[in-house]
Amino acid sequence: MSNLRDLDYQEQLREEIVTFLYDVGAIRLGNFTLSSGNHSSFYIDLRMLQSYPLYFRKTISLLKTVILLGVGIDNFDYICSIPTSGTIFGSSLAYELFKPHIYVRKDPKTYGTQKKIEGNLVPGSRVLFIEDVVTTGNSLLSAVKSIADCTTHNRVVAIIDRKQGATEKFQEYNVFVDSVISIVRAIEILRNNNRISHEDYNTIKREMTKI
Ligand SMILES: O=P(O)(O)OC[C@H]1O[C@H](OP(=O)(O)OP(=O)(O)O)[C@H](O)[C@@H]1O
Ligand SMILES: O=C(O)c1cc(=O)[nH]c(=O)[nH]1
Repeated sequence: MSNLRDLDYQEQLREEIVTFLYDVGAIRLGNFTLSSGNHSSFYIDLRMLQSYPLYFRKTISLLKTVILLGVGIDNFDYICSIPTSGTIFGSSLAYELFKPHIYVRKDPKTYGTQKKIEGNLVPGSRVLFIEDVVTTGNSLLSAVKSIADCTTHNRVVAIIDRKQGATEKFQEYNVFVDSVISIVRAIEILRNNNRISHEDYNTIKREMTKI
């Protein structure tokens, strides 16, 4: 927490996390089908971070910084994770920040409680959504809509926004999307550290407006 306003330290963390993700195969180049059905030449698998405590903690630390400085601890009542990957990060953040946690299932449970919203959400609450990767923003939007009737002044913090249209989509719903690592910066880091070629760098950059 002593490094909260130290931008150089945060940039160093970003660089460490991004190169680490590439080195363990959590950022990959290839042919991938995305959750939206779209195709992509790269994939960011942040679920891998749960298996690496040091880098998981570095990521949580960056998320905390963005939340404390960009959102403000008193400006939200709940943390809501987007399953399943978002819950890895959202539940840890809620614990660290001493905030109540909920998550919104993609589909309601078909047995037991048959719930879609897990946890106890008090109507009228201000919710901070935590997502790992935002691409089209559809997964997030579905969760935002599911609890729209009982929430107000919602915010989103993602780890990586792939910059493929989600920010614009959320403006319409008056929801502001922040991210901890910009995809533009991530590919710059990978290029500067000789992880990807200039050609791959350009291919990824072109995708940001293509999908
Ligand atoms: O912005 P979008 O176009 O919706 O794509 C991003 C979503 O896709 C991934 O989830 P996925 O559907 O793979 O599910 P998972 O978290 O259960 O792995 C990711 O964790 C986001 O939730
Ligand atoms: O759009 C997706 O489904 C997606 C893209 C990505 O890079 N990483 C991920 O977990 N999901």
